Amino acid sequence: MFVLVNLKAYPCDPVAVAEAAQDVSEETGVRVAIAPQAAHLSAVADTGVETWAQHVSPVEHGSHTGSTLAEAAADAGATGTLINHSENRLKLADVDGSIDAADRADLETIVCANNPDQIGAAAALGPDSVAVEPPELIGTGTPVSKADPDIVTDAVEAAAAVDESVDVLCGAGISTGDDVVSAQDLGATGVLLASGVAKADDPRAALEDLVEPLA
Ligand SMILES: O=C[C@H](O)COP(=O)(O)O
Repeated sequence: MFVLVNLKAYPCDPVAVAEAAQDVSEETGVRVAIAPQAAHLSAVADTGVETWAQHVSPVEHGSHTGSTLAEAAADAGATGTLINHSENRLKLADVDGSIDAADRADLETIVCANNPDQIGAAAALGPDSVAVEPPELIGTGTPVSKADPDIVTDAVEAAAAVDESVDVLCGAGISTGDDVVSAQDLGATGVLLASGVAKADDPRAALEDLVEPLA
């Protein structure tokens, strides 16, 4: 299982969380990555943890003020990027363009989607992975893998019907090792989470609990 922790714009210490994630990953052998703010990519990557961008723009080098250039994210140490997160929705053409931009910069891609129908559409655009996240469960602490298990199994089916090579993660409300195991049992190959770690009093302990059943 792949555990991807999105720090969103939460007021946590990105380097401290990254160091904890790197330690936990090394100690357990579980793949753990951190997606910080773009301005924190270098500092997070310097810890040695696998580092992801939260977004890349569908642009090349040029006159694109305010964009997040995929090549710049890669230069800063990112090896992958989220695209079309529920909190940063893109037009279909821009999802496609962001995947192209990430591919040019050699970034692994996860395209987020709300439901299985959108997962099928996202898989058709050729990302490495997709992540299904019901928006109403994001940040609630109620795990999608328990609250709405059908959405995960249907998403796995929808992606496989389009392209069996596209992995499926699930997210929203995931915060414990039990939640991760439930996601795995439903066919997900990873989890995308945020508040369970970024808002935890002790992010290291939260990460240890998340991966403990996988170690
Ligand atoms: O990117 C992460 C997801 O939006 C899930 O957020 P959450 O773990 O706070 O529910």
